[in-house]
Amino acid sequence: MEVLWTVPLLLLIPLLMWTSSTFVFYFKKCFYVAYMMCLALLAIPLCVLKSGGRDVENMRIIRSLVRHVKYFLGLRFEVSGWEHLQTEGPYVIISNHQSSLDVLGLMEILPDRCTMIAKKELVYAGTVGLVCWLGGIVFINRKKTSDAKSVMTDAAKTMLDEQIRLWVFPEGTRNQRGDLLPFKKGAFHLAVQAQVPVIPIVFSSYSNFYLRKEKQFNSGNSSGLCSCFNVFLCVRRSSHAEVLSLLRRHQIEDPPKDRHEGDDVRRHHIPLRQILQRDALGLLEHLQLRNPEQRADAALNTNH
Ligand SMILES: CCCCCCCCCCCCCCC(=O)SCCNC(=O)CCNC(=O)[C@H](O)C(C)(C)COP(=O)(O)OP(=O)(O)OC[C@H]1O[C@@H](n2cnc3c(N)ncnc32)[C@H](O)[C@@H]1OP(=O)(O)O
Ligand SMILES: CCCCCCCC/C=C\CCCCCCCC(=O)OC[C@@H](O)COP(=O)(O)O
Repeated sequence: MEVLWTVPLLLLIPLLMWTSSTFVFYFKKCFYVAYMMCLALLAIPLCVLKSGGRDVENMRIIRSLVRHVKYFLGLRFEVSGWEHLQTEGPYVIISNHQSSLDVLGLMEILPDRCTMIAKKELVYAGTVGLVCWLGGIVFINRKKTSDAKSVMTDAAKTMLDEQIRLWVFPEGTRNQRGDLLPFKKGAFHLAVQAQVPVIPIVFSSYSNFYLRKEKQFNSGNSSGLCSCFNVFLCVRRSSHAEVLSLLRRHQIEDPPKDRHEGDDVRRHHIPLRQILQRDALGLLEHLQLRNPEQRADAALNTNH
């Protein structure tokens, strides 16, 4: 009797997939979350066996478990500027943040000994939360700036002591409007405090296959010529020196003690937010990348 009910239900799923794009959106999102939760369940014992607990080295396991997930969602990643990630020692990576799908691109190119800064709520996300903790993710309380600042100051020390790289989403939240939100300053403080380079990475826009508000998550195009969507990841040349000198000029560090009020530090004062936005414009132009034809241009712009 129960079998009789199951058959129409099973037929209903392909029917809805075929007729309703909203159903496809929720189906794919639910699949993504559920599948990541299952992978995390697998990752937990592997991480504990490998490192005995919380350790950035666990990111290698997480990375290798997550890399195939893109095939289920019809996504492929094309990367330009890999070589910039070969920089020795610790650095801070900054990138735009459109969706939780960013995790797939992130895992595609995640360098060794690299972990992330994330909102503290993520640690409560079941098995995924536990895996994030095991992978050494640094959790911050966005509602309490003073706490977040001190966690990030500790992270700057850890970066140097343990040769760790940190990936920060400086917009501080997801944004799919096709532009960048004003950057939070923590990533830049981190780089100044640890005196390490900043490496910007740009994810091209997801808007041709994924629109959160409109509940669209497409599967390839109908011609059958292309069954997947490409996301371009542009790793840009490190703007370390530039960022550090800008931040120094704008008093992100305490000015040296022998400086008096009114000398050059004050004369050069421009609001930091304005500077960060100006720096962000370089990233912004890469957000416009939507199709393969623009790829060659992008690679050229990135590598010069
Ligand atoms: C097998 C399956 C496994 C699956 C595993 C999946 C793993 C993948 C995980 C991926 C994780 C992705 C998570 C993404 C996120 O969670 S995004 C949200 C969290 N991220 C952020 O918020 C970005 C970092 N935030 C910051 O850097 C902020 O600056 C913050 C520190 C939080 C403070 O924010 P806020 O107060 O809102 O704004 P400001 O930036 O303007 O800062 C206020 C003033 O504080 C000064 N400041 C900031 N940081 C520092 C610092 N470190 N040291 C000293 N001072 C600091 C800043 O300059 C401002 O002061 P002034 O205005 O300059 O006087
Ligand atoms: C309180 C729960 C936190 C959400 C966790 C959902 C559970 C997800 C489970 C599997 C999905 C794969 C791993 C995804 C990790 C993505 C983290 C993420 O993208 O968090 C959003 C955060 O950057 C910004 O949050 P808001 O845009 O401010 O909101």
